[in-house]
Amino acid sequence: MESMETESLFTRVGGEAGIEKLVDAFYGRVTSDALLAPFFEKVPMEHLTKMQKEFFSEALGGPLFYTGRSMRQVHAGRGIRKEHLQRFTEILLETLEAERDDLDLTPKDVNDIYSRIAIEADRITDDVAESG
Ligand code: HEM
Repeated sequence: MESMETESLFTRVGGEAGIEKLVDAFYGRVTSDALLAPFFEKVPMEHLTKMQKEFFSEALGGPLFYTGRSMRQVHAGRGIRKEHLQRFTEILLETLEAERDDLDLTPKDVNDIYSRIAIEADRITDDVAESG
């Protein structure tokens, strides 16, 4: 088997089309989840998924870059707590596992992708100690 070390995760996931598939599947699950759906009720999903595609692309080393607001700005004051964040990242992992075969991802890819997104976690909730 050839080494995949030099390939970016963006490439591993199938480029822009793969990102699109992943983000659509992810937000399909998030907005159908009883705990999380209320947060997204009044959000224009077209804009959100566009921003998410950029965000995922940048996080996975792709050529598309995130042009949205900072993670803190976007999420502050929404009453997002640890339990919501936990569910959100859990659904991310579920989505990656579910799409794994389709996107031809290794378990390591799934882990790497998950880590690159979940690393933002401490900027999301309102119950993390705020400084300034
Ligand atoms: C690691 C965790 C998370 C990441 C990386 C993330 C990332 C993002 C990104 C990139 C956007 C688009 C920002 C923009 O439009 O400029 C966004 C928007 C949003 N996120 Fe998150 N998010 C995370 C967790 C959560 C959680 C846990 C919730 C709620 C339970 C949440 C609720 C929202 C909502 C409601 C918006 C739409 C804001 C608006 O357009 O009015 N996010 N998120």
